[in-house]
Amino acid sequence: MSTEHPVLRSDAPLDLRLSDTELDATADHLATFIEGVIADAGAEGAVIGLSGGIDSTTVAYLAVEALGPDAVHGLVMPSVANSEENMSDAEWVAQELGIEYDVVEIQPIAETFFDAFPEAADDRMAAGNVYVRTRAVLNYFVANHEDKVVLGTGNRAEAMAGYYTKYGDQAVDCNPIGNLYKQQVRQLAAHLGAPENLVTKTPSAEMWSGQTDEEEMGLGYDTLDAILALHVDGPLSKAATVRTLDVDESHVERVVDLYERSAHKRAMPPAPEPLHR
Ligand SMILES: Nc1ncnc2c1ncn2[C@@H]1O[C@H](COP(=O)(O)OP(=O)(O)OC[C@H]2O[C@@H]([n+]3cccc(C(=O)O)c3)[C@H](O)[C@@H]2O)[C@@H](O)[C@H]1O
Ligand SMILES: Nc1ncnc2c1ncn2[C@@H]1O[C@H](COP(=O)(O)OP(=O)(O)OP(=O)(O)O)[C@@H](O)[C@H]1O
Ligand SMILES: [Mg+2]
Repeated sequence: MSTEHPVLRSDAPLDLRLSDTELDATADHLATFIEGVIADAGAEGAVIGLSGGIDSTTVAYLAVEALGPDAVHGLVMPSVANSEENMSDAEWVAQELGIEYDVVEIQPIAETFFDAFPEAADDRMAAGNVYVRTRAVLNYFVANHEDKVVLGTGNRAEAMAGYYTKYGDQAVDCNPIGNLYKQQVRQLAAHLGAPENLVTKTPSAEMWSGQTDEEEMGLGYDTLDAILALHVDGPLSKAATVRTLDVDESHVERVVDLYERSAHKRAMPPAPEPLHR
């Protein structure tokens, strides 16, 4: 398969695309990783939440490469915030890959939480996080019952920016694409055979209608990827990053702020040092 996918002729400020050889090796490496996690856990397979977005689509393709379709169970879990297009794309992915899947409407479950605290129900962030955490409970319900592991779909850009719900979509057993920047995830998805409409889709958490990742974070993934790669993960100073990428200094500061403010999400919950041993 070719990387000469039209959307991947990147005009990103930093071209992080992998070569065809690197993509082949990456697909093998990530499939081997998934296989290893399942073997180490002594598990029977994997559960994955399917959103119709490119991150879960990529992990689903990798899981089938690693384990075969019979060992993968997809969960499509619509709330009122999900578009019909995304939910039908999620089902399409499961059907295309030949994996077992269920559609579980989470709105009634979430409404039970909202009824318990009606004053919080109109807070779209608090309520959106309820949708996300409800899906985590369902993923683990099925995984426990079927002796499977829960596959995460977080990528490196989300992880470093803290752009996920603590104990929500990050409540998983492993993150196969956790070290790929977003543009590399899109590229790998195309390489694995995902269709263009999924590869190019606008990323959204769909915690409320119309939400988009890039609008909420205040910058595009291509810029986020580039600043992370050069400055936060890499050795370049703020000034050198601004010069190299020809981006506004405020973008670099924004990324550093997202990274620093989300440190608590990448660490164990802190406890005081023991006073007496
Ligand atoms: N320094 C610190 N030490 C310990 N805890 C700290 C803390 N700072 C905040 N906290 C606590 O962290 C909690 C807030 O974190 P959290 O509950 O995660 O909520 P929060 O980070 O406020 O919101 C989640 C963010 O992730 C985005 N998201 C979520 C899910 C999926 C996707 C997607 O891309 O699909 C994106 C969502 O749009 C939103 O921007 C609060 O309890 C807060 O008090
Ligand atoms: N409606 C849903 N049903 C099932 N799983 C979901 C749903 N919404 C979100 N998820 C799970 O939460 C994960 C995090 O969502 P996120 O939006 O970051 O990824 P994505 O939708 O796969 O890709 P993108 O970031 O491009 O939208 C998804 O990959 C998926 O595993
Ligand atoms: Mg999404």
